[in-house]
Amino acid sequence: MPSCCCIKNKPVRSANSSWGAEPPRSPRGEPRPAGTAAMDIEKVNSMDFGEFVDVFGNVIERCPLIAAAVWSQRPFSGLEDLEKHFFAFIDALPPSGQEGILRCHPDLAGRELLRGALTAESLREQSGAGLTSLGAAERLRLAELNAQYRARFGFPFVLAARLRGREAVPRELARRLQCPPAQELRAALAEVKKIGRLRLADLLAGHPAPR
Ligand SMILES: NC(=O)N[C@H]1NC(=O)NC1=O
Repeated sequence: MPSCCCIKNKPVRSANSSWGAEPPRSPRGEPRPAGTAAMDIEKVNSMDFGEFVDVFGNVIERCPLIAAAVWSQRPFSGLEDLEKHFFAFIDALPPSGQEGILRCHPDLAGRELLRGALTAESLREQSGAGLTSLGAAERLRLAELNAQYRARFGFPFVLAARLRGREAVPRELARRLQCPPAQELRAALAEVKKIGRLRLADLLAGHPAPR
């Protein structure tokens, strides 16, 4: 894992620890990530560098460097503007950097899940998709497909699990295994952006997470 942009299991900032009995809900009614509170764009624009990276450092999985670069672009006019800066950073990277971002992602239903080493966001997405409760045969099938995919493309298979679900994961994996490498890099980066869009929408109040 490259050390320039990756963090291991970064704890989510505890911006609001007084939830009471019920955790806050996202615009789609899902619980917000543990330890985070919704905020508006004025609050985002008022953040100093450290706070911004703490809060947005895992919008792109284990790549806080991207949030660090995006902070310089403030003020942001809203969620879409903020998102645009995260995505522009990814698009401006050479393929080696884009592949590096993909390599910062844990496998779906992989070793890091079993070891309890996922980030809070990834765990929530994988468990929401039912990937934490697979039977042994399903887990084995996914492990085989993940290994084949990694051997073919040199980076892990990435899919926005929250938008799919457990049945779709092996199906999509088997399908994308057949794609040409350049097409597959584009497809994988599109999934990274979907994951980032959902994570950003969770963090900002009043913005329904797009599907
Ligand atoms: N491998 C992979 O797609 N991992 C990511 N997908 C997702 O929804 N959360 C993740 O961590």
